[in-house]
Amino acid sequence: MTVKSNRVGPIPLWVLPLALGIIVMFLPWLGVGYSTVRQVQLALLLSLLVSGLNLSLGFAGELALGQAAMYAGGAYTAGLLSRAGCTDIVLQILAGGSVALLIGVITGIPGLRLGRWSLAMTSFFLVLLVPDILAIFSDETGGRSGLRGIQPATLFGQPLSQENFYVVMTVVTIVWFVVMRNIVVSRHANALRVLKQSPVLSSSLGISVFRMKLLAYSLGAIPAGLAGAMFAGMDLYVSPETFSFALATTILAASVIGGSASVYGAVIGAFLMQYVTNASSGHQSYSLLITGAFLILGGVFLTGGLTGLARTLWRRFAARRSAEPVPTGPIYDDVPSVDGQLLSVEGISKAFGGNRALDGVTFTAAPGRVTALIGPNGSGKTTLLNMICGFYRADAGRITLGSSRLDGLSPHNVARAGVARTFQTPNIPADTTVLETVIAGRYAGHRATVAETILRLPRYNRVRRADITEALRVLDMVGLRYLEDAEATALPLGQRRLLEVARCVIDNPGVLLLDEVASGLDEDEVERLAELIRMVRKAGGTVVLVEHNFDLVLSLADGIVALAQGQVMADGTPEEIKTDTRVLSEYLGVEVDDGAESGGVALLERAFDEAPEGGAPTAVEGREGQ
Ligand SMILES: Nc1ncnc2c1ncn2[C@@H]1O[C@H](COP(=O)(O)OP(=O)(O)OP(=O)(O)O)[C@@H](O)[C@H]1O
Repeated sequence: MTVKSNRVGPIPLWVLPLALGIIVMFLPWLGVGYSTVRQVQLALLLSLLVSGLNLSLGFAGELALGQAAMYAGGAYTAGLLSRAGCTDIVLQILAGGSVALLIGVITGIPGLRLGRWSLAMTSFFLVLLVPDILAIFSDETGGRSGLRGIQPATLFGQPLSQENFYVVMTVVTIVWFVVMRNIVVSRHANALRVLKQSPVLSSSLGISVFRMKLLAYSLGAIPAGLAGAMFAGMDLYVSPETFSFALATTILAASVIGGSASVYGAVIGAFLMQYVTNASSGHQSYSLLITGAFLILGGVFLTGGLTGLARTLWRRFAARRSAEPVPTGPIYDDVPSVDGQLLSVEGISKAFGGNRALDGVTFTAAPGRVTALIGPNGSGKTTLLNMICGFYRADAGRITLGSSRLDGLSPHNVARAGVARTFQTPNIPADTTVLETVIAGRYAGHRATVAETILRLPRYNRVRRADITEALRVLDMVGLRYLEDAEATALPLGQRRLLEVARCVIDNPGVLLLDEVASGLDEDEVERLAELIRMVRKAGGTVVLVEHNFDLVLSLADGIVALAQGQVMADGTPEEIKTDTRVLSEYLGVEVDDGAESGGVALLERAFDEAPEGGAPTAVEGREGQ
């Protein structure tokens, strides 16, 4: 077992920032001057803005620059409420956060629906439009000259002194960061990391790409709204110039320098950028240039920002203190039953332009059996897997799993219907432990809402406990439990392939699709994998094995479907396929005399002897018996 890296001795790491936050809260009483307190206030507001960006950029991998617009939304909401007589700071903050959330949802839906860079573009234009929108409603907002007449804030009917207003600001900031920390160390953040790694992986695990991105972007709007409301109460004047493109770039620079995939990176980056902005305040014309320089420096020299650097150093230190992990070996006996379903593919066709990749393919894969799909390169195996997984729409035919029809479903709904898959190149999120990687396989099937997560309500705790228990069980099964805290992407290929299988089987899939799962493995690893597949079969799983390693196919498969040019050229038992003349001639490129069974097998064996290890067989020259 490696050393857990989220503790300093007996103290959890989160205690340190919390203690620092409490010290910052009492700065005015510690003899710190007004101008410093003002800078701290601005840095706190900036850290809230940056934390929102971190949620979408750092965790969901979606660049969204709209924080400045949501900040404006919060500020004007609080300002207008104040002018209308509602001076209570708590109500203003709640209203500011809600309006910002609304802006996030309204701009996020079209931005995310449109595709790849559209949210970045939508949010960028949103920031540019802020002054114009405010100008349109100038009667209420004061237009370009700003909103005046904001009354000093009150709390439960009592006027707030400057010091007490400062305390409210620090408390709100601390509370938000506790909320954010609870999101970031939860299964939701784990799912966001999956999304950041690859939308295809996300869909294959049943995680809706659109919903997760919208969740991250909308949640990220809330702190901007809180900050806006507090900004209005602090300055009692709101000008459109505050919410400029320069602010958007400052937020981005702070996120990059602090570390966008980090909670506390937002605070570090914000304090640093606030210091830089303040120090360069005498050179307004250079401010964008200075921010740009920080952005480039952070992007080039600090991948993962300052917190990323600190995390790397800490891990090295922790690894040095920890003993080498001890392999426990697989515990193959401990396999609960798997509810495999019948996968039925009927007459599936798919053309890409004029290229018919699949042409009326029909086969079934039954529970408790391994069904292998073989065929030469370009015969349509991967296309068929992608059709089953919902990444391509069929031109004709139907696909069912048990009683559910799969064709026509979106990829994440196909996964939820029970289809689990591995990838030709293992697809594992960065910055994720072995345990978290496996747990991601349970995210879609076992829900706890964001509110339950933030408040750590009983259902969240129940789901979380089950996540860990089940993940340890399947890690035991594949023999990787001793690596549960190791970084998953750092594992060698063989272990990453086992890990993918563990992630697939954790939530009892109806069918398990293994895409060239043995490629690149040595003999021992292939044997271990084969043992694992046999175990899933024995437990009742439905396994579809797309594989070029014919030895493995012959030793594992109960049935083999051979494809050629998008059509099924043979479908039978390994014994039948071994002697099928079409398979021999079209898959192996061998000319075969009719009925020459034993010679066909001899040629087949020769072809596989000559094949590169684990690779597809090459054509064997000459006729049988030569
Ligand atoms: N997205 C696509 N656009 C156009 N053509 C495609 C696409 N995907 C696959 N094809 C074509 O469909 C045919 C089948 O390809 P596919 O990748 O499914 O074969 P395969 O049997 O998996 O090959 P390999 O063993 O090399 O992975 C090929 O002619 C390929 O060029």
